[in-house]
Amino acid sequence: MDQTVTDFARAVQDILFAGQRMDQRGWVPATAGNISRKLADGRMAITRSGCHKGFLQAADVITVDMQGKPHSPENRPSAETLLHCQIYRHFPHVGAVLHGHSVASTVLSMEEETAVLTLADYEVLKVFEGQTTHETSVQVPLFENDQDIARLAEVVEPFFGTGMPAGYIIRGHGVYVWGKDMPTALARLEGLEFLLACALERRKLHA
Ligand SMILES: CSC[C@@H](O)[C@@H](O)C(=O)COP(=O)(O)O
Ligand SMILES: [Zn+2]
Repeated sequence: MDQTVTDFARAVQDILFAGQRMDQRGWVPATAGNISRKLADGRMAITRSGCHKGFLQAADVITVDMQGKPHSPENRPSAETLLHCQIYRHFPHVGAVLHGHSVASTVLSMEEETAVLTLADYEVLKVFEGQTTHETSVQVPLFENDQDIARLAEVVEPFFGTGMPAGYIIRGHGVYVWGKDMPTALARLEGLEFLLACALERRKLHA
């Protein structure tokens, strides 16, 4: 079978699986979230806008170029496609990008007054790139929400130079994480969501 067709078929499977997993964990309520996977030919497969990520069908996954332009003009990709393009542009080794709207990321990012969430001393920090011990801290940048995604991307842009090992959070909205492939991106999301849930519990205990 044609390589491009096989690669796209695998990407569709990856995206459907990720959507179901994120839905099971309560990270993509209603039609929230978006999911993409880089294709071997340099384009990306991404979720169509407005689909429930737990009930994705193969037809809900479409292809766009790295500027976010759909292969077929009648296909409307995720409203947040430009944020995926930006991550692939900055990190050539990245093969999958995930965006979810968990309770913990939404609440903590609205409550935190500084521009970062600091996660420190947790064993699970080791799920992030370059982390080998719990005796460390990881800073997750927080950005103001904006319905103008091109403008939001401009605000996020300078932070890519800082590495951002765990991804970033848009306030009152949700997280963006990525990985070299879909299993790695899912493991990072699971790790980050676990840490955010711990941080939220600790804030409640100490309130
Ligand atoms: C349920 S509203 C969520 C949307 O506004 C958006 O933030 C989102 O994550 C999904 O948008 P989509 O265009 O389906 O990729
Ligand atoms: Zn969103």
